[in-house]
Amino acid sequence: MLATRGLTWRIGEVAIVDSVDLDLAPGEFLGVIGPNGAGKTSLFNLITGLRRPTEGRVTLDGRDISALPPYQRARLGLGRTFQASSVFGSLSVRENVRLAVQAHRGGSMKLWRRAAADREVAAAADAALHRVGLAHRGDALAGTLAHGEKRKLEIALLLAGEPRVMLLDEPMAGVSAEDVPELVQVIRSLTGDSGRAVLMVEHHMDVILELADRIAVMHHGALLACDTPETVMANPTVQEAYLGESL
Ligand SMILES: Nc1ncnc2c1ncn2[C@@H]1O[C@H](COP(=O)(O)OP(=O)(O)OP(=O)(O)O)[C@@H](O)[C@H]1O
Repeated sequence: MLATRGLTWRIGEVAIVDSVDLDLAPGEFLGVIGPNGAGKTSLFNLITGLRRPTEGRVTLDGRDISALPPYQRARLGLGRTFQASSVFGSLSVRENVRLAVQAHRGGSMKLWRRAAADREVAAAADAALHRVGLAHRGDALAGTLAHGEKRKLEIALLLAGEPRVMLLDEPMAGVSAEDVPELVQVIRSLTGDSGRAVLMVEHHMDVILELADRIAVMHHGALLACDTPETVMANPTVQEAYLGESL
């Protein structure tokens, strides 16, 4: 579904991302881990098009998307969690998701009668809120949400774009320990039988181990290992890379 081949991003002589070959199958959940500064976010930036690789390519369903800007990759089904800045704090949670649905459906909505289009948008937004367990907070101002709820809203905004591949960059960041299990359930439901694939960077190893079908380990920009959680955890090279850091 999604693949990278020889994906490399250099700044001067330093390879921040170094010849990474990754494959993500439909319905698969791939966790990406690695010590601080290993290049995980940079890898995401290359995949979503925020950065252009120095070498190598990214393909989606076999099509080379390396030269496409982020919005075109998003249209093809590649979605990344919105940064907190793209949430309108003074609008309600429901209005935020409606705007995201509208933005995604854009041109095609023009063919609809206004009232029917509004109903369609409202239904899609409510479905996304329901998926992430935020239906009861639809009327709350987005700026008043707790951290865990904000993360759920970001996932709902992403779902509004109907992505086939979702990239989640540290979805547990800032979430309090008691909110983690519920968010894990929401994230688990993103793959399921939909065929949607998820690529997730996360520092919480317990979360990665609970969710991931396979784990990719990055170190100094390169892919150290990519295998089942059991095999990766037993890999001595991986353990060595993490010396001095908690796995
Ligand atoms: N625009 C840039 N200019 C210079 N160096 C950069 C740039 N972006 C990233 N780097 C460097 O590249 C390395 C990898 O950064 P990156 O943020 O991709 O790592 P990471 O694995 O996501 O780290 P963390 O786990 O701390 O978020 C770091 O040493 C970082 O300082």
